[in-house]
Amino acid sequence: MNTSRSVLQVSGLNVKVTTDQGQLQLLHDIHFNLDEGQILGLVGESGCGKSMTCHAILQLMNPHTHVEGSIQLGGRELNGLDPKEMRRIRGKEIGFIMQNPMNAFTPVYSIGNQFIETIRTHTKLSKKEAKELAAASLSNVNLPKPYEILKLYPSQLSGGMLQRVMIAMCMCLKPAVVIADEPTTALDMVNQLQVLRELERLRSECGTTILLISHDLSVIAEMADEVMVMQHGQIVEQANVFQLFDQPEHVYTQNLLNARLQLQIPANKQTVAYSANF
Ligand SMILES: Nc1ncnc2c1ncn2[C@@H]1O[C@H](COP(=O)(O)OP(=O)(O)OP(=O)(O)O)[C@@H](O)[C@H]1O
Repeated sequence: MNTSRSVLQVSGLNVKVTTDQGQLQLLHDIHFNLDEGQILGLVGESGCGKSMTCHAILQLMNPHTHVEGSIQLGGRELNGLDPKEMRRIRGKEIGFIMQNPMNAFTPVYSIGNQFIETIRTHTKLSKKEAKELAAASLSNVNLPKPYEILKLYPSQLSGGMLQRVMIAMCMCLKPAVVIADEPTTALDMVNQLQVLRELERLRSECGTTILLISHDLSVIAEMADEVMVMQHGQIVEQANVFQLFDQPEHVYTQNLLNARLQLQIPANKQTVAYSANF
């Protein structure tokens, strides 16, 4: 018996943008379902519409963009929801880890100020409790001296550190759904592993559902239960991770998998599979 509970349902999602040259359709009839505790991977070449899909779910579109279709979170329709309501949902019910951490912070406020405000917007914690939660969350993503970090401004942290602060902010509110758009791209190997472990922990301990976008097929193979492949704004294949990697059906998926380079290491003649960015 299948007991999994559906958390997010996207159906008939079309995104159109009005440009000087007329109307452009960027997403075509996207359908998918995210169950509680599931990690769904989204892959596809640069510009195919992965980030656009995330922005449509989060209702973070510019005014020239038109979103059609249904995006239901726990049975509640998000498409066209009042912006004030949507602000309540973003962060608390749907966490977002974006590609460029610089865009997630206001340069004129300290990390602590922004972290504590975010926590207090969505919880009833006191300032002191929120600060303690913020510091504990920073330690969880391997950032040393968390109380010192809270005093710093975004420009005083490296891109990788800011990325981890953003992940800590997202995780501490334990949202039902996390949308992670290239969450490890800016990080070195050690921190990549740490972040992936944190995402896995969030899923196993809190039952969080994760939509994971990554260029790195090895990250998708490691983390995802199911994978969607996108090309030119359309989902061309969706399958269980084992099936997709072992028996890709669509020619585009086959090409993506074949694009992984086989690197010969001359010293010991060992072949290492290497996931190329596509
Ligand atoms: N406001 C806009 N007006 C017109 N076209 C846009 C707009 N925003 C995005 N696009 C186009 O939509 C397409 C999808 O972009 P999107 O950022 O979703 O791609 P992506 O798959 O996330 O790529 P990447 O992996 O490089 O982040 C691209 O061709 C992009 O140029």
